[in-house]
Order: sequence, then C-alpha cells, then structure tokens
Amino acid sequence: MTGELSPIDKAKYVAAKRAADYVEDGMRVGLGTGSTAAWLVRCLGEQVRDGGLRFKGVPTSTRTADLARDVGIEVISLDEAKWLDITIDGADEFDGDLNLIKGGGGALLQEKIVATASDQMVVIADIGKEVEHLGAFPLPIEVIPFGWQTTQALVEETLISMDVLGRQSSLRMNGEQAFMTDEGNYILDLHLQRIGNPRQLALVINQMPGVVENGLFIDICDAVVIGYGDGRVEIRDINEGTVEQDRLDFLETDNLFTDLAE
Ligand SMILES: O=C(CO)[C@H](O)[C@H](O)COP(=O)(O)O
Repeated sequence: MTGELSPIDKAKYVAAKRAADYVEDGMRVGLGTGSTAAWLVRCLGEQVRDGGLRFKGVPTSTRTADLARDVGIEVISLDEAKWLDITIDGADEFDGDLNLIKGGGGALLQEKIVATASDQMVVIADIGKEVEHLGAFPLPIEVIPFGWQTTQALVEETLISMDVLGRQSSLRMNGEQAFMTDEGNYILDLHLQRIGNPRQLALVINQMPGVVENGLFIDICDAVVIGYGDGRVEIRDINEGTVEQDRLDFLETDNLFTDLAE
C-alpha cells in the first residue's frame, strides 16, 4: 500500500482527522459509512490505541462495524446507547443550508436513524460535495423488495406529475444482482438533476407505500468539516457560518497507511 494519497483522499482525510477532535472520553458516537467515514474510524482507532481515548461507537452499517472493531473501537448498538452525543458521517452533497443527499453507500436508513438520535450531526466531506442546489447526485431511496417495480412506477409517476423527475429512476445493482441494504431492502436512484424544494420532496417520497426512507437529510446536520486537497480544512456551522479555517499536514498519513498495511 502506498503512502501517497490522491488530492481527493487527502481532502477526505483532513476533514476526518479534524472531525475526530470532536470526540471526547465517555461519549457515545455515531459512526458513518463511506470512504470519508472510514478515514474517521481509522483516525479514532489510532487515538484509542495510542492516545487512550475511550468512547463507544454506534456504527451505521456492517461495513463500519467491522472496521471499527478491527481498529479497536468499542462497538455498541443504538438501542444500547439510546441517545448519542454526536454522529460524524460523510455525505454525497451538501448545500448552503447544510441539507444533504446521502446514501451513495446504501446505508441511508441506519445513517438517518443514528443521526436523528444524536445531539449533533457533523458531516465530513471534500469540497467537491458542496452544491448550490441538491440533486445532481442521484437521490437514493430505500424500498422494500416486495412489489418494488410497482413502487418505482408510483414514485416516477408522482414525481413526473410534480415536474421533479428529470430522467427515470434506476434500481441500484451489485454486479448481476440488485444491491441489498443491511436491512434486506433495495435502493432506487432518482435522477433529478436539481431539487427545488428538498423538504417537500422528502415528505412526498416517504408517504408512498413501499418506500422505507429517502436520502434527503433536512435540518439534521449541524456542521460540515470540509477538506481540501492541499490540506486546508474549513468548518461551517449551521448557526454561525464559517467558524474555522485551518491547515493540517499529511505527515501522519504515511503512519496511518503503514498501520493499515500491517
Ligand atoms: O451516505 C453515505 C453512505 O450511505 C456516504 O456517507 C456518502 O455516500 C459519502 O461517501 P464517501 O465518503 O465515500 O464519498
């Protein structure tokens, strides 16, 4: 494994590294899913092993649970934790109101449940995830397998009648098979291009029979830690705007990769 990261991975890494500072001894922490969240889990694992950090993690997917255990984080279920101090997770898009599209990794249901059960949600993202209007990234919706094509037709007809759907929706695949979520459901990706009213859309989609949840996170995120490929990080807070601009170096990255390769 090489120690050299691409600019986008550097951006993800510095965002995750900075966000790890939010975690304090004794906290119950929601751990997101995806490549940026994986950096966070590795950074936190390092602090547990080398710095004596003690916290309990609630993963948002089996992937994150496996990684968290591998790096030495104590994993508990959401029901054991009951309520969380913070959730830190990635996103596919964030806008100026810190509304999000999530679910590119297919974990949106657990991610939304865990984030909503937290005192605060902090998103970690490279600057490429910032958008003026949500929707260029296909909006994932989780549907139950029973009658999924009927659900898909209902979603399409409703959204076309609302002038929201640009193109068709597609069933997410995993090779030849339908992609299956941790809950045994399917994902439909909606190709919308631009979402004019995300709040209304989220409500409309969730009212349809067969839909379990959608990937719009409205009024859930409190702050975004944004990483840049040159090592800069910026923190945007929902109430106070940009609250921090800093620069992290990458010296520790090589250690992290060496550790992972061992
Ligand atoms: O919502 C997610 C998983 O369901 C991820 O947080 C989102 O897809 C971002 O992933 P990445 O950090 O790999 O870009």
